This record gives sequence, C-alpha cells and structure tokens, in this order.
Amino acid sequence: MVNRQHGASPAEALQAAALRAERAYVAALYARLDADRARAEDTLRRLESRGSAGGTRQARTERDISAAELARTIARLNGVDSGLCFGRVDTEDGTTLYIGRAGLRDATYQPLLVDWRAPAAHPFYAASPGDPHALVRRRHLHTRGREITGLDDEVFDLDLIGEDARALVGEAALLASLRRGRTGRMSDVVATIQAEQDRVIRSGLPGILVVQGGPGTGKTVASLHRAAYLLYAHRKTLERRGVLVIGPNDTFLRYIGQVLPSLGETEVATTALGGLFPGVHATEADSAETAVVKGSPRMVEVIEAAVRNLQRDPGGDVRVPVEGVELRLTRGQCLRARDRARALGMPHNMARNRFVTDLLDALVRDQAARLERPLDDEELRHGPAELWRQPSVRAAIDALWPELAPTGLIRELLGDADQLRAATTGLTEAERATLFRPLDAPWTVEDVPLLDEAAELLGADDSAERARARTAEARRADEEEYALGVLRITGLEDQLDPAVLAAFHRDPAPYRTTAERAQADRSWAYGHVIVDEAQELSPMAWRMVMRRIPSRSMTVVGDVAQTGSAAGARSWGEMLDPYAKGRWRQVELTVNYRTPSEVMAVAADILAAVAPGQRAPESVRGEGTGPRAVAAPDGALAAAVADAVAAELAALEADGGGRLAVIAADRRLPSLTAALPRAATGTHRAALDSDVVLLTTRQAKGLEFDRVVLADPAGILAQSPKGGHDLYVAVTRVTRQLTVVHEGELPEVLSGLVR
Ligand SMILES: Nc1ncnc2c1ncn2[C@@H]1O[C@H](COP(=O)(O)OP(=O)(O)OP(=O)(O)O)[C@@H](O)[C@H]1O
Repeated sequence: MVNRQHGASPAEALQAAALRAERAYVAALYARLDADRARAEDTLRRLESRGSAGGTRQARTERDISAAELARTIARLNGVDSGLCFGRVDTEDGTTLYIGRAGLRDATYQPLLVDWRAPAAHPFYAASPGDPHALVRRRHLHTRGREITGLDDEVFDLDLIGEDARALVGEAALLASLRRGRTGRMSDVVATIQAEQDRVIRSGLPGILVVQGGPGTGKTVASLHRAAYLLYAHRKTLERRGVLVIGPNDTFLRYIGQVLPSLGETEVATTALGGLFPGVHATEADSAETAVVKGSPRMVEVIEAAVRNLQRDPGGDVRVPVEGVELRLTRGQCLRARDRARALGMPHNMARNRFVTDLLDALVRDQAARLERPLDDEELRHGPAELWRQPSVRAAIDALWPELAPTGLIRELLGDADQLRAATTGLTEAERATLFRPLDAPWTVEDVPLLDEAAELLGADDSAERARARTAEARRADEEEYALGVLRITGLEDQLDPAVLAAFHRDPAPYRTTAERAQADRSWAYGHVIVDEAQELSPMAWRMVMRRIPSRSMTVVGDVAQTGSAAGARSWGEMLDPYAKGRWRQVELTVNYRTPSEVMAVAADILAAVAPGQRAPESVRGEGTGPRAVAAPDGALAAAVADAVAAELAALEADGGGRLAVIAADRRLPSLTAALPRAATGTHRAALDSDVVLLTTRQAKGLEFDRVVLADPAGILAQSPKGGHDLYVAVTRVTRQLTVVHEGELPEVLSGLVR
C-alpha cells in the first residue's frame, strides 16, 4: 500500500508513482465511460421527446431500434461503473493492455480497455509462473467504487521488467478480496478469477458441462461468470433463446442477484425450482419421505394412470336427453372411441378431439335411426356440431373424457383418496399415505415437477391455437424479413436480432425481454441453462429441467457430497446418463476460497464419514483461530446460543461489520426464534440484509457468512437420512469464525473442535 508520509523508502516511492500513473489512466477511462453514457442518454432523450407516433413506418422502426439499443447500452454502462478497470498485462512484445468489465475505445477506435471476456484478456487469468502466456507482468488494481486503492504485481520475467519491479510485488489480490467482510450479497470475482475457474468459464457452449467441487470452491460464482462469458461469445444465439439460471430457493437467487448486472448482463432469467412452472410459485418443501416418493420416476406412471382413469368406462349404455328425445351411446361405442383416441398416442387433451368426434358421429347415427330415414348431406355435415352445442351432450362426453388442466389433475390426484388409490397400485401403503394432502394445501416445491409432467401428458387442446399460430408465423416471417432489411440499412445488423425488432414493432404492449417472454412460456426452449446446487434435484425435477433445454447446452453445478435432499442423486452419472449418456463432461474445482483451513479440517472429518474417498478441497487461507465447541447445560441450548450470538455480534462489530448466521437443526427453530428476537428467518425477504439470520441447513445452502453459530449438531445429524451431508454444508458456510453449540455429547465427527 502507498505510504505518503515523509521519508518513504525507495520501494514505497516507486509504488506511489505507479499508483499515481494508474489512477491517471483509470480517470481517463471514466471520462470516456461518462462521455459514452452522456451521449447515449442525450440521444435517447431526444428520441423520446419526439414521441412514438408519426413518421413513415421506416422512420418509426429506426427510432424503435435505436431506443431499445440505447436503453440497453445505458443499463450496461451503469452496471460496469464500479471497479470498471481492475487489471493490466504487459506482454513480451512491449504491449500493455488494461482489462475491465467492458470494452472501451477512444475516438480513433483504438482499444483503451479490453472486455474481460475477450480472447485478448485470457492471459490475465491463465498465466502462471510455469506458463506465462507471453506475459512479463500481470497487475491487479484494487478498487473501491471508482477509486483505485492499491495495486499488486506478479512478475513473470524480471529481466524484461527490470529490477525495480520487485518493489511492486505486494499483497496478493486474491487474499485481499477474500478478507473483505460479507455484505449479504455475492460479489463478482472478475478481477481475481483463478486459472481452474477460467477453464470452466471459457469452456465451449455445446453439451453438458458438470462443475463439481467442494464447498467454497467458487462453483456458483464461476458459473455466473460463465453465463456472462457465453453471452459475450455467442450473443446472437443466446440473446434470442435466452439463458436461464436455476437456483435452490428465492433467498439464494437474491444472494447471487447482483453478480450478472455487475458484469454488464441484465437479461439472464433466474428462477428457483419452485417457480419453473408458469403461474405457480412454490416455496414450501415437503417432508423427506414425501419428497422421495414425489421425486421418484415412478410418479410418471402414477400420473399416467391418473389420466387414464379419467378416460372412463361408462360400465353400461349412456343415455343422453336431447330436445325431448333420449339418444343412446352403447358401452361398446364408448370403449371403441376411447381405444381409438388412446391409440393416437397424443396427449390427453389433444386426443380428446378424436373421442368427441367419434361419439358425436355415433349420436348422429342414433338420431337418424330414430327418424327412420337416412340423413341428408346437410344433416350429416352439421349434425355433430349441433349436438355439441347441447349441454347434455357435452356433459355426457365430458364425464367420459374430460378436458383436464395440470393443476386440477394433480390437486385431485393427491387430494382425493379414491383417485390416489386407483392411480398408485404400484406403491406401498406407506408411500401412498405420504402422497395424500388436503385439496386446498398450497403447492410445494416437490409438486412443481408433477405439474410439469401432467402438463406434458395432457397437452392443450390447441387445434384452434395452432391454426392461429400458422397464420401468425407467416406474418412473423414477413415482418422479420422486413426488419432485417431495416437493420442492414441502419448498420445494426450485427447488434440486434431481427426477430426481436419485429416483435417490438408488432406488439404495442411494453417491450418484453427474452427472459420475460421465456419465463411465461412453459414450452420455451432456452439457449443455455445453468443449474446450481444440482445435486438436490430429484429424477422428476431433472425431467422438468431437461424439457426447457432440448439442445442440452447446460452447465450443471454442484457437489454430490453436499446432497441434502433424500430424493437427490448420489452421482452425476445417475442424474445425467438418462439424458446424455457419454455426452457430458466434468471439471473439478479444488480450492476453497471461503472456509478457513482450521474449519475445513473439521469439515474434512465429516466428509470422510459421509463420503469416504471424496477429497475435501484445500483452503486457500487460514484464520489463525480454530472453530470452537460450547457445551450447553441440558435444556438450555437456546440460551447458550443467544449468549454465543451476543458474543459473535460484538466480535463482528469490532471487525468493522459483517454477517452472522445461526444454522440450526429443524427441531430447534421454535425455541431459537423465541430466544433470538433480533434474527431474521430464512424465508424472510430481509434474510440477507439483517446482520443476524436464523436458518435451517436447507436454507443455508449456497450462502456464506463471516461468523456462524451452529446449533444442535446431533439434531442435524439425526433429522434426515442425509444428516451428515447437512452438517458438512452447515460447517462450511463460514468465512471466519465457527462456534458450535451442543447439548449432551458432541458428535464424534466434530471431535476436532476446540473445546
Ligand atoms: N477467484 C476468486 N476470487 C475471489 N473470490 C472468490 C474466487 N472464487 C471464489 N471466490 C469466493 O469464494 C466464495 C465461495 O464461492 P461460491 O459460493 O461460488 O462457492 P461454491 O463452490 O458455489 O460453494 P458451495 O458449494 O459451498 O455453495 C465466494 O465468496 C466467492 O466470491
């Protein structure tokens, strides 16, 4: 760091001079950024003041393109403002490049700042002493907002850089960034991406990339940087189809929500699993036993059976009163119509058309028989439609083959004991009992894949919709062709998708981004999907996720040793082989950037017990103090936790702030909620903003805190078949100090704690 005091050493003076020079360069970059933004804002203001009506079609189109493009540019420039430039490389051939969150050029189009995702920036991340990638020096600039607060150099060739450079090698940028107190939101790590993470980030777009790694190895953060990289490298494909990030719950999504905007990407769709079915937002979880049954692939057969059972056998002839006459459908006619409709192999609601047609024909024939004369052509043509207008006819046919909605089907299946029994002949009595729920119960996260499965089996009766779509498609092709012509004329061909422009022009409603359109549409096929904490997904959840990505261009992120869900999988092969056997690749991250080595030593003991043979990641740093155990007197756990929390909050304050979490066994939540009135709870929107939060192990997944008080480890171990995995997760959420409060004996796996 710079020493401005009188009498600074030559090395300090040298560093101060280097810092002054870098500040001057970065000030010029901000001047450029401000000028670019001011110009864009000014143009947008002028465009808007002209209003949207008036002018020729061509003029209006040009105005719309420019407005959308300018708004996007401004959002991107705002996003990258803080810490705009964070690095510099000097190469063997004497070139110097500055690396930052976005590319900037001067008035003569010379590069002033290279986007971190550009090929030219790659050596900044990949160079190592063994393979310097033709660099002689890599410089990290430490930033706070727009300020440059310090710098670190790594010199790869002292001969080329000169003896003076030794003085500049300072504190490692990585360690400096890891020491910062937690804010409750994940930050980007663009300035300090490590080589093994860089390989994940820049891996190619096609196929499934599995990012496996222990806790704190940067899987989440690297996969988010990968989203930004892929959007940069394949913008045309991905902007049109969209990128989706799936996380375990809403709190986690809020936790990671700032990373992509700070990398200049504001249009990635994010959702928790419970929000993947449009129109449903499930947040509650089922019990472990229920989750196992609902997550099992046997549920496909259960739902199929539920649908088939609603394609009914009338058990006898059906009498249909029509205008004073009683028409008749024989049981044989009904069963034949059912067989023919089933034989189509189409979704239930679509096959219904055939069923309805067949039965209406049968009714028309019955009508004719009663008239005792043949029907004329006119009667034959219009007869079925006329009958279909009769409520009694509709009611009779609906009773045999009803039109079904996914929500109605699953609600009735799980809430009606008779339907449930009839559809679950392959399940045990206990499994059936665990599926049953009241008709008015809210949807759980585990219900959502069932709804999606049902939607797939039912389909929509979309014949009218398809006819409309064919006409719309012809019109859309025409409009896109026109838009492409306009883009060519305006020189924006490479920057804007003609489909987006055409949609923008066609739809007078507010412009919807790709992410918004995709999230409202269950059948949307994304361009790339990232699944975080993927080890938790059940086979049914995988089926749902895979429907969103027919191209199988995916990043699957997780750690099989952290699987908490009893319905989750034990290996990546078990999860992915059914969809892409032999076509997925795995990379492993091995360094833990979060958890101090003293805590990781304890976590490694747990790992050895729950997943023998798995290697714990290496911690990149130590804290100097070990994690402690505090024994609470019998019946006084909550009070002991409250004392520990008070002490830890005081320590946080002395450290200059940060976040504290109490991670507890489920059974302790009521008593701890009462004992910790100041703590936010895990599902609360403010969970991440409060300085102390009370969480279950499930809610803590993926998050991190400066200090953690872990309450009742024995309870965590005992609460589910994956209790050991849960304890491993709970112990590894901490960046500084862990305190374990226990009643009775400390579990054997925690014997490494300081007592
Ligand atoms: N290259 C890096 N530079 C600075 N910080 C990093 C780097 N890589 C990871 N980190 C930090 O390490 C912490 C852990 O990262 P992240 O949450 O992505 O890990 P993870 O592997 O997803 O963890 P878990 O599986 O335990 O949820 C975060 O605070 C992240 O910012």
